Amino acid sequence: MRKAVLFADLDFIDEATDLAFGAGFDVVEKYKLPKRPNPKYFIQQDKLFYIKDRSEIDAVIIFDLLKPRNFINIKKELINKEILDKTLLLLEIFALHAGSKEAKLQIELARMKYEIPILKESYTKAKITEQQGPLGAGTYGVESIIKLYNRRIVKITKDLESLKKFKETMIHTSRNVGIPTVSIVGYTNAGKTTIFNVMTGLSQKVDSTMFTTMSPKRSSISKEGKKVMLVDTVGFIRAIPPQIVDAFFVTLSEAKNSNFLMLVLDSSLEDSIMLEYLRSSIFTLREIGISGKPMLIVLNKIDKIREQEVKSKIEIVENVSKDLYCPIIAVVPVSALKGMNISSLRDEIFKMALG
Ligand SMILES: Nc1nc2c(ncn2[C@@H]2O[C@H](COP(=O)(O)OP(=O)(O)OP(=O)(O)O)[C@@H](O)[C@H]2O)c(=O)[nH]1
Repeated sequence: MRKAVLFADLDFIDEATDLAFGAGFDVVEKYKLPKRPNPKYFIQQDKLFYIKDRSEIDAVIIFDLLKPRNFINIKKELINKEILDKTLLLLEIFALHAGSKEAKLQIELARMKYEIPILKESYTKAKITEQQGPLGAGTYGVESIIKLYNRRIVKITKDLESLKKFKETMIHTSRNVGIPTVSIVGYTNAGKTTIFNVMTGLSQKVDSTMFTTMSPKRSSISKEGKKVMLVDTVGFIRAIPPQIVDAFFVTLSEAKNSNFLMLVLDSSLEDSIMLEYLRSSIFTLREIGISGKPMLIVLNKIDKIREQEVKSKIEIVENVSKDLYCPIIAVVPVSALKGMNISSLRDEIFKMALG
């Protein structure tokens, strides 16, 4: 795993650490973002210079939105390190979950559109340096990369257009063939991947080179000779930057192609927060056009709460969810980490998927 230093606001430090982990980074140090960003580097200058000499650090993740000039200034100091802001980190996560060609293209498009202003800024800087003397960096390299990007953007936009047309015709002809599919959806950190791993017997952690070529976030489980496919989808994420919302929705749209859903909630959250996540999860599903697919709600992390609380949480979730979504097949409490009640969950999945 690549080692990273993370900078985030206090409120977001845990979420950012989980997201970084999901993108294949081991966060070895965490710092609070400064109250007033440094105009040149965004982060604190002394911290940047401290990281500069640390050869074991592969990446710096700044969980906020950087300006092109911040990227360029930081990159100048941290030449051999990867620099990611919130947008680039999320795009990396989407890429790991993108199963369809459309999602892959949307993500590539969003990334290029995001990087072009950075390239343009570095082009302008290179030009200024060139005018100042013979030691200035050449503009040729940057200029040709920008041209390449623009050509690729035109090509991707065209490909996406034809994919859309193709999909429109497919909708009328396609039938659900093969084994039933259950998509695992839910907020980041609810425990989707842990559930996926415990159910499928896989314990894959993110390895980016592997995920770019195939989509191992799907695996089948079997019972009495019958099979069901489980799909671990990209988590719902709070406050997605608007430039990449399309890329997020299309990545999550994978859930649209499945027959059933499993919505995972973290039961150890306070009731009000857990219910807020439940509501906004269902609204997000609606936004991408998912409704009416039979759904199991999984209350995960019950090892962190008392038995009495488990009962009351099941009740609250049952009451609130039935007004928001139909059909909800069952609310199942589990602890994926401790392996609690996993066999009941398996039974419920097969009952839902195979009747
Ligand atoms: N105590 C406890 N912790 C759990 C349980 N399930 C998952 N976790 C922990 O919760 C954290 C998040 O788990 P993940 O499985 O990565 O969650 P996720 O929903 O896939 O998150 P993203 O990949 O970020 O979307 C990890 O630190 C897990 O070890 C559980 O049943 N009990």
